[in-house]
Amino acid sequence: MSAPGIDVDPRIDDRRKAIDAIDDQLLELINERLRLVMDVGRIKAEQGRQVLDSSRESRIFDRLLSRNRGPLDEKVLIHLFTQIMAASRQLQRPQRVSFLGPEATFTHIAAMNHFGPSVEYAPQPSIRDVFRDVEKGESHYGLVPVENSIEGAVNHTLDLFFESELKICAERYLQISHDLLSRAGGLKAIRTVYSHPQALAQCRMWLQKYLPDAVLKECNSTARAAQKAAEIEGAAAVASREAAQMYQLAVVASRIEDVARNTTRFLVIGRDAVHRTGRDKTSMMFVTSHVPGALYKVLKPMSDAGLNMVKLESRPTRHENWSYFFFVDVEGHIEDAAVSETLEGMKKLCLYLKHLGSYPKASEG
Ligand SMILES: C=C(O[C@@H]1C=C(C(=O)O)C=C[C@H]1O)C(=O)O
Repeated sequence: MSAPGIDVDPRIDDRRKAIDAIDDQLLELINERLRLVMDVGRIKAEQGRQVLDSSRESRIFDRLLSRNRGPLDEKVLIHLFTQIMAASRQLQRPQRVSFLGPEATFTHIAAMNHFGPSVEYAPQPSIRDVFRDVEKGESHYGLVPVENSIEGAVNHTLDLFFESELKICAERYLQISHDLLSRAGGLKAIRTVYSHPQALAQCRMWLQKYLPDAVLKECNSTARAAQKAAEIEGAAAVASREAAQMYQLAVVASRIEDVARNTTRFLVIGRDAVHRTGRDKTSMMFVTSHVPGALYKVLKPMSDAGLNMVKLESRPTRHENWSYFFFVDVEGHIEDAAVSETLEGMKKLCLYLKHLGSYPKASEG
């Protein structure tokens, strides 16, 4: 690129300065427009009105087209203002967060802790649906469980990262405590206990001791189990205290997990990358070649660069027997030269490597 005024015609130079000044004004005007749009959005929210007002938008187009004296082409005018109005509507819409539902799952509680009360929450029937909703732009973010301190990785979540282009935007820890919930409120009447397989596993000893004859039945989520307990005579659920409130169940016993300090780590997934904060984590997945020492060779650049690896997990690729995806978390951000250079170096040493995201490190709190 040439420096201004060196080999460019001065007449071009003059006009480029004027163009820059106009771009500055356009930028300021667009932001001023967006500030007004946000005011309109707040008023609409107060009145419970929807964001899109197609008749207002078509009146805007009619007015602008009738005022346009060119040389701006009409099609281009429509395209430009379509984009501006789409951005405006997006700003007015409260952020939508999809999570593994139904309501009152631990994922829902983690989502509410992370995003607070002013976003719209959208429960999804499966982790795959959470990914799909964010990929399609239906939601800004998704929240999925990724590992539990007792049960280990949530394999389904790890597997979905292979197919998805979404990035990890944040992590969130939640201390998990299970209660036994039922309509009846006593142990005697309970014949069936419903819950998510991980929750049943986490309370195995307690259930064996206090409900040795009960049939354990697996559900997709602890909240679904609470729904079942509310519907079925003689049924109980292992679920959160929040689920008891939501499904009007009595807490028969609380904190029934076999091991205290049961914590689940959740990931916030989204379409946009997150900038460096200085206290970050970077996640990646890779596949090594099927030769002795391959994993060691791929990991070596990390120790050479002094990067602190905080997690290593493997999953079968399912394309070929005994070949694995490795999931690695290191401290640092992809915007740190040490991290980006190390990833570039590792890419050359394995068959496939994907950066899954760099995001602020959360405390287990
Ligand atoms: C800002 C508004 O909300 C939306 C955005 C519009 C815009 O960007 O001009 C117009 C109509 C609505 O679809 C509004 O209703 O005025």
